[in-house]
Amino acid sequence: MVLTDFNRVLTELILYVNHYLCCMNLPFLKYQGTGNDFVMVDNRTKIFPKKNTDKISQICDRHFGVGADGIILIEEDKEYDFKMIYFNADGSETFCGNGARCAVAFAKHLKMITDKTTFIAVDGPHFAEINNDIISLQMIDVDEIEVKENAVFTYTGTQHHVELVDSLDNYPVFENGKKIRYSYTNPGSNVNFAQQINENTFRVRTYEKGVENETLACGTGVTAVAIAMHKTKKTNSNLISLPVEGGLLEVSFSEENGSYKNVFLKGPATFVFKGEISV
Ligand SMILES: N[C@H](CCC[C@H](N)C(=O)O)C(=O)O
Repeated sequence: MVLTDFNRVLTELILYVNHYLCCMNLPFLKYQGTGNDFVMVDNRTKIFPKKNTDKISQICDRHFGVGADGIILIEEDKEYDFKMIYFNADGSETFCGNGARCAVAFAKHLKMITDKTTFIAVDGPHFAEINNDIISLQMIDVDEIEVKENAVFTYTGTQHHVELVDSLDNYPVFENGKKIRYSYTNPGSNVNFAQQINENTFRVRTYEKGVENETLACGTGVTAVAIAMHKTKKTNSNLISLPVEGGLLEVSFSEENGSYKNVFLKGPATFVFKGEISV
């Protein structure tokens, strides 16, 4: 009898140590920005396994994991208020506009900032401001805009293909988006389909590389659409409304000799729930 109890306690102890050594439980918060959704991790202790793309994909899986378009890590930085690292659901690293807006809200939750901040991301420094849960995020200046026959290609922190369509109702975003996405040489491009609603309003649906599906919103994508529509003179306005499947985004900018500066992406960033992931 004593031996059996001893074995049981020993087995439980081995299981506990094994679990602690081989995987940790990491707290996360889930945020969404107009339906683009993210697992947010306070990684100031640097324990998140950044190189483990299988783990990133598993966390983002909508059946076997938490479910998200991407993962965002917040880390300390010597020069800026914080550093934001973004991974798509497939583990590829890039910049994310809606994710950056959620990162600003998360950094305020962590008491790392108040209502104004300058942080660093993979595409450089970004200024941002919080106003009643609406985040205005300064994007990088956009100078290189390639106007093709039926599309525009540009870079707003990541690659974007933009094309105007007559109607987005029942539009085959996945099928057509995937084809165009892979028509670009590695790393490919996100694909934005836009429908002009009025002088300064464009509805947008986006196929995102790295998620490899349509997302409910794409911040760098609507920024690319706003700039592309101004560049091709579909609008003369420098304040554009962009209704997306997950809500409403706004992009403003100043343009001088074909160069776009003071580019701001504005919209909500909302906390959804908190939990733990094993890493
Ligand atoms: N999937 C994109 C990154 C996220 C873009 C989007 N979620 C945004 O809000 O900017 C890429 O691989 O370039």
